[in-house]
Amino acid sequence: MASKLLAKPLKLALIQLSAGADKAANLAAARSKVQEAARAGAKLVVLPECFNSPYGTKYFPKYAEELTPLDIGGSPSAGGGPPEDQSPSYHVLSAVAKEAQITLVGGSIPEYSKEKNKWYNTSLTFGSEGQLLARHRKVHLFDIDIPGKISFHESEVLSPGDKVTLLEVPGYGKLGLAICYDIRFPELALIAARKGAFALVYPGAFNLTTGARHWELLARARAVDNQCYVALCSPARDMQADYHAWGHSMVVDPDAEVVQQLDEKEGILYADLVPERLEEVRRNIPVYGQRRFDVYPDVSEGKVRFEDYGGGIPW
Ligand SMILES: NC(=O)CCC(=O)C(=O)O
Repeated sequence: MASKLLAKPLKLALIQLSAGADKAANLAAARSKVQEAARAGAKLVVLPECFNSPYGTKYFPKYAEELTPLDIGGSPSAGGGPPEDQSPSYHVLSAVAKEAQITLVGGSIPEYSKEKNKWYNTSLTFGSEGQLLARHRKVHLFDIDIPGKISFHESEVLSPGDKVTLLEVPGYGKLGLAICYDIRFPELALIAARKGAFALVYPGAFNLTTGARHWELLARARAVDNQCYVALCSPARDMQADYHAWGHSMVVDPDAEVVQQLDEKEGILYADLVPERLEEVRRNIPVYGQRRFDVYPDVSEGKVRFEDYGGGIPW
C-alpha cells in the first residue's frame, strides 16, 4: 500500500529564513539557501509562509504579485507563466528549482488577482524543469483575537482560496499542500491523505502565543490522524519585526513522533521520508482499513474542489 504512496526515500529540507522589507534581498537569500539544501542532497525543499515579505496585513498589497497567466506544467523558459516584472518571485522560484534539480514548495507570497480584484496568500510549487506543479491559495484565513496576546485578521485584506491542493512530486508520490492556519482544519489533510498523499506540507508562521500552545500539537495530530509525514516550515523569529514568528520548523513521522525540529533561529532542517515507515505504522495500527463509512461520511468523496492542473484531475 505505502509503496504506492511513496516510491523511495525522499530527502526533505525545510528552510527557516527571516524575511525583511527588501524583497530582492529576501529572494536572493531564499535562492542561496535552496541551492545549499540541494547541494546537501535534498530533493524536496520547502520555504516559509510569506518568505518574500514581512508578514502583516499592511504589507500584503505592497508586496503582492500577479501570477496570471498561470500555466500549470509550463515554465518561463518554455514561454509559460507571468511576465517577470509582474512576479519576480515566480521567476526566482522556477529558476532555482531548475538549477537545483529539485521540487520546490515556494512557501507563500501575497498574490494580487487583477481579474478578481482580490488578494490571496498563495503557495507555488515548481518541479525540476522549472515547471509550475501546483498553486495553493490559503483556504482558511488567519482571523483570531486572544485578548492581551494577539489580534490578527488576514481577512481585512485577503480573500480565501476555495480548493484542496494535492500534487505529484515527480518520481516519489503525492503531497498534500496547505498554508499555516489551514492546519487547524483536519478536513484538508484527511482529503489529501485519502487521495494518496504520503506527506502533508504546511509553510506556516505561527506566533509566540499560539506557537507555544498548538504548533507541535497540530503537526502531530495531523500525522496521527492520517499516518503521514507532516512538515511545517516557519520563518525565523525576528523580534524587530511587527509579527514574531514561532520558528520551530519541524518534521513529524507517520506515528506522530517529532523527527527533527529547529529552534527559533535561521537554519535548514533535513529529514528522510521513508516509505517503509509509512508501511510499518499502517500495518501496526491499521485504521486505514477500519474506517466506518457506513456510520459517517468519507469527506474525501463527494463534492471536493481540487485545483485542476490541466488535463483533468487524476485523483
Ligand atoms: N499565519 C497564520 O496562519 C498563523 C496561524 C496561527 O498562528 C495559528 O495559531 O493558527
